[in-house]
Amino acid sequence: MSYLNKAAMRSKTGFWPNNRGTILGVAAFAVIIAIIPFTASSSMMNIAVFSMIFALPAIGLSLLMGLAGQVSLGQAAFFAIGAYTHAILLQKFEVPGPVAAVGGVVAAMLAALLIGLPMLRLRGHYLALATLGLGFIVMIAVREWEFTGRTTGIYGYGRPEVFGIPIDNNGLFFWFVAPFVLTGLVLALNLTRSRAGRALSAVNDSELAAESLGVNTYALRVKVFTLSAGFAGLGGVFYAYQVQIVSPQVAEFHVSVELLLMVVLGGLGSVWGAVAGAFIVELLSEGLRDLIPAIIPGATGEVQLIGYGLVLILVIILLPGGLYQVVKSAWAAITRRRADASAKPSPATAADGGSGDVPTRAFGGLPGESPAGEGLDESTDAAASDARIPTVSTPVAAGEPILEVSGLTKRYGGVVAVDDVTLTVPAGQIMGLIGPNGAGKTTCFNMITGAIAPTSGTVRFLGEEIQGRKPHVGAEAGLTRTFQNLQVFSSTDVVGNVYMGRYRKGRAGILRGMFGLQGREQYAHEEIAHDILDSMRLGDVAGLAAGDLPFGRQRMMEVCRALAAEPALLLLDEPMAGLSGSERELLAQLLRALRDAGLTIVLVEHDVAQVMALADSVAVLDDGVLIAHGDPESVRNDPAVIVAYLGTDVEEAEAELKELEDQS
Ligand SMILES: Nc1ncnc2c1ncn2[C@@H]1O[C@H](COP(=O)(O)OP(=O)(O)OP(=O)(O)O)[C@@H](O)[C@H]1O
Repeated sequence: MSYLNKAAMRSKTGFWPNNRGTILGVAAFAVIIAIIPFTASSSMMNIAVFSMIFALPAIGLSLLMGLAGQVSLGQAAFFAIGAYTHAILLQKFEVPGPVAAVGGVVAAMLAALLIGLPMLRLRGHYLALATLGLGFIVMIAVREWEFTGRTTGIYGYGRPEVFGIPIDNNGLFFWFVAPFVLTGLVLALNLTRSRAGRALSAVNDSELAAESLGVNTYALRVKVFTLSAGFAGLGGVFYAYQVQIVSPQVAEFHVSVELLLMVVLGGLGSVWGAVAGAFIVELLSEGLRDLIPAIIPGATGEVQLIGYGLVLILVIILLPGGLYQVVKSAWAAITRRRADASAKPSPATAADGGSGDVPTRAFGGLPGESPAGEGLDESTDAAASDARIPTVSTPVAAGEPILEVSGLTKRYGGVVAVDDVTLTVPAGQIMGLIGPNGAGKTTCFNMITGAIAPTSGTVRFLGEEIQGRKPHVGAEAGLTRTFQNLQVFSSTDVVGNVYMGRYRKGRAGILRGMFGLQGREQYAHEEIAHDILDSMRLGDVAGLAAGDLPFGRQRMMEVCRALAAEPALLLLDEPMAGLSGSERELLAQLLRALRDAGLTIVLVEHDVAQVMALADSVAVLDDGVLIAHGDPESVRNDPAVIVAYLGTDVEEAEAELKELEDQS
């Protein structure tokens, strides 16, 4: 089933996570927190306090790495900025504790924002290296700067007080930190399920597809990077209070490694895992502190890093999904066993041949087929007429230009993939874009949608020039596409994919997501996603992992995802490839119905017969050059097309055309 708990979505909006299991988990964690100070020894209490402190930056890092897929090796830098700012505000400026704490968090977030703006344009390993460099810069800066106390650091500020009670022992300090960790946990959990969180996961799966649905990936990454630094800064604030001296040690590389280990050990992408990882790594750290000098006499400090390194390597090799994966697999095994037990046929159903009620959705039930089965049953009536047609937007009157491409050219070194193409697409029509392999069709799509920048030429969508701009710009305005090479969001289910198509119609941002104030909006979008899947007979597979669908159905799902965006212009790149006969027919009917509803469609397709039957006009590319453009009949009989597209022998080509015509 979908990871959105639909029933909960209906009834719940607000701060608390909208999933019963999560609420129970948070409640259990709160009970454990309440009990620990009564039961733990003093050394365990010390470990517990540091675990809570480090759980905060670990949660932040888990959002950044697991959700946004950004590797950071410099989380300690923001932890240190939070700790130093807090200590300096308390000691040098004598501001009240809460103000100093807010100052620490804000300073960490501001630093992340300033650094993230240029740095988050980097990808993959480059970002990891840049954050590593940032960690070293902060460490050296605080060590060399008089203001930060050089190697001695900042000390001599007081302990926190709550209602006049000094928080001066580990038990009290543990309870002092706990509400912040619990709140941070709930906010982070809410975020992972929110519109923004799901967009981040989608970016992780396919940045191109997410951008093409209107996700501004760069802005979202900057926001999560800043948020992640806020968590680190808050951890730094508590660290400064607990340790009572902030020295350059706090910014050292091993702190970033520890945080990384917490997140990887707990399981990338799991906020719970990050919290569990914090406790385990703190225990491990204590263990290594005793173990390493026993193995290597006289070894201290840096040598401990070897232990962390070894554990990190072992986890990555043996347990790449971390603890989260272990728990998830164990839980799946338990629920499967339970389901198997309850699915055993009762004597009554066994006696009548086991023909119990098989629930089917209005459109989807495919008799005798597994939900993910290959294609539609050929015998099933392909008529889509009783399906609800997805809503389309019609910003310009039918026949008016919606897309104007002028002098569009793309060169790759000596290869001219697209050569000076000028085209106008009128609203409310289907235009076929055909041509032999390598003619430049996909390159054209990529330039129109912003996936690649043209070498020269302009692309006007709804009168606005969009060439060279990121895909989300066109997508926000109503230009959506599908891909020749499928771009599936494999971390979610089928309805989760189509839900992402609704991104441009949603409004909730990161803050609303964190505070759980978007449940209704999210639920409404998911309902629409279900309707669209039903209309394409994918209702039965809505809850399956998208990556488990057969190829043809993944392609249909991509079309559903694009339609969910309620586009004004839909660019379909070989949507029929890999579809069964009845799926093709269903898709063709849907496209006609959408066109009749006012949607403009540009269709790249190798199935020429389908294009000729569907399109109002056809453009033909050959070797990057637009060689013909007109109504299907004139294009079909254009000698240049016959020669270029179907072969050099005109008579043979005409015979093939005739055959295609008969087929259509
Ligand atoms: N990144 C690239 N670098 C170099 N050449 C490229 C690149 N992308 C495309 N090309 C070349 O540009 C030309 C057009 O490719 P494109 O994929 O747009 O054609 P197409 O009409 O979509 O082909 P097909 O129908 O086979 O998908 C081809 O010669 C291709 O090799």
